[in-house]
Amino acid sequence: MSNETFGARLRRVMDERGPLCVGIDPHQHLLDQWGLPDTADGLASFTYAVVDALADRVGVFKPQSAFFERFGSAGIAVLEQATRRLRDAGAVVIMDAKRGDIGTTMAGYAAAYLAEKGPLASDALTVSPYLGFGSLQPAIDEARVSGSGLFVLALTSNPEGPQFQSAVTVAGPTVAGAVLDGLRELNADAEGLGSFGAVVGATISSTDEDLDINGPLLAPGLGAQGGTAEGLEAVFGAAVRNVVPSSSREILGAGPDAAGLQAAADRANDAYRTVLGY
Ligand SMILES: O=C(O)c1cc(=O)[nH]c(=O)n1[C@@H]1O[C@H](COP(=O)(O)O)[C@@H](O)[C@H]1O
Repeated sequence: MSNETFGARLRRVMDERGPLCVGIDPHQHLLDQWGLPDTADGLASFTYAVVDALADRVGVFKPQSAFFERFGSAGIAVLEQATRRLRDAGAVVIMDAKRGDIGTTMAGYAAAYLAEKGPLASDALTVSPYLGFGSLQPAIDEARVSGSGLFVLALTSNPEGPQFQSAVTVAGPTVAGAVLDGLRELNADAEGLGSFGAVVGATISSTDEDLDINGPLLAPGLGAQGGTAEGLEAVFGAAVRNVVPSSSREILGAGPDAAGLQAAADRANDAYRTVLGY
């Protein structure tokens, strides 16, 4: 078992390197833009260029599994190696695979992504609560054992999200509210930042939900989807200090030169530092 919880590790790294989370989303159009072939070799060149340029400069990374799965086992091998290299460089890796299934199957995902010796061992995993918050229990249990964390979808950045997330549950709160309640309970005994986070899109403009969950709030949707650093305070209010601002295409579009990637990451980190009160 790791001595440092995910929440503590995340807070430390964000304090040391800035709050920016760089999403590694190797879209086909970005491979084209970088002059790389749309193959597993192109994927590897793209991904390792990002790792080489930013692994010891940026605190948090969020590889998007979908763009690696696209190339089958060769793509997953790149994802494995990139995750290992980022963590070896002291960065925190949030694996964006948005897993969610019945409890016993969830245990399989937890073994793959959260267990200390799992093949894709990451600091945290994005998960989907739509089979019921309780279905996540095996992942919660594994996270507590291995010192890793979870980010549970709550108020996502896409326009279709509210169709389900704003619906009212039998017990009273909205679906998003029930997710946030569940996370608040999981983080209740945490000293400092808890390890169980919510995904709240930077694009949602504002919310009546209580975002004070004593845990991290992953905020994708910045840059390419229209969210801005200046808009974060309106969305997150008093919880803004716990925001992990995540941006993928906006940063990756500044490649392939290492200097371009580094300048884009530094610029974003400076903007988020100011807004989030670092
Ligand atoms: O869980 C996520 O990271 C996520 C949740 C959400 O509500 N919206 C969202 O865009 N994401 C992910 O964040 C990334 C956004 O990428 P960019 O729009 O290029 O910055 C993608 O990998 C999405 O899958």
